Amino acid sequence: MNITLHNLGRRFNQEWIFKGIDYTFSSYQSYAILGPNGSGKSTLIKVLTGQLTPSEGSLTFQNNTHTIEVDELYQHISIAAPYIELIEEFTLNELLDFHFKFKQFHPEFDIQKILHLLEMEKSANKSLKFFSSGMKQRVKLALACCSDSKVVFLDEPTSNLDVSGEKWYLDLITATTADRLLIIGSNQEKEYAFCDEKFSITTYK
Ligand SMILES: Nc1ncnc2c1ncn2[C@@H]1O[C@H](COP(=O)(O)OP(=O)(O)OP(=O)(O)O)[C@@H](O)[C@H]1O
Repeated sequence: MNITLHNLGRRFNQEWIFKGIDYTFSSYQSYAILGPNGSGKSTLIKVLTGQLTPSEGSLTFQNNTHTIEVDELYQHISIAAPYIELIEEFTLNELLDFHFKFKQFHPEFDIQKILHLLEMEKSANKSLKFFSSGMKQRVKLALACCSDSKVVFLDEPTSNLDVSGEKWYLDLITATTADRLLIIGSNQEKEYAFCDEKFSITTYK
């Protein structure tokens, strides 16, 4: 899928967070959205994923020759971000069952393979509310990357991960995102060093 931004801007009240963005995020490429704390990375990702509307300009989502409307977008994307909460009353098994009622599996995965990938077979019947923050972050990343979506958005992907979790994240990216559009919001190079393109939000202040 290609996502094309036409003179895109977003403000909160009187404050422009970014404006005048003309840019295309192209199929099969990986992009890092870069900028310091508070610069607007998450805001841009929320606009790109239809969680926020633009204040000016527009976006088009093009899958081959087919234009996707913003209300259909959720069928084509997956997201892991600090502001996307897990349903903590569910056990891990229940959460995976629930999630994959709405999403298809990435061709390489099923529930057992995801539990194995997460190294959480023994926690499958434990409620998410009892998971550590690093375990929850792994679950968020696995749900996003192991769904069969054209576009994967990851905002601050290694937050709460330790050094072995960071390596696990990089292995997950290699295993699941080669043939998709990948967009990462980050200000830590270890999270995005492998990306094809770097997009600096401060250019559009
Ligand atoms: N709902 C909102 N209402 C008002 N202002 C907001 C809202 N959401 C974000 N902002 C403001 O927009 C600016 C950009 O915030 P955003 O979270 O997009 O930055 P970020 O680059 O993702 O930051 P970080 O690296 O700290 O996660 C900040 O000044 C923030 O206070």
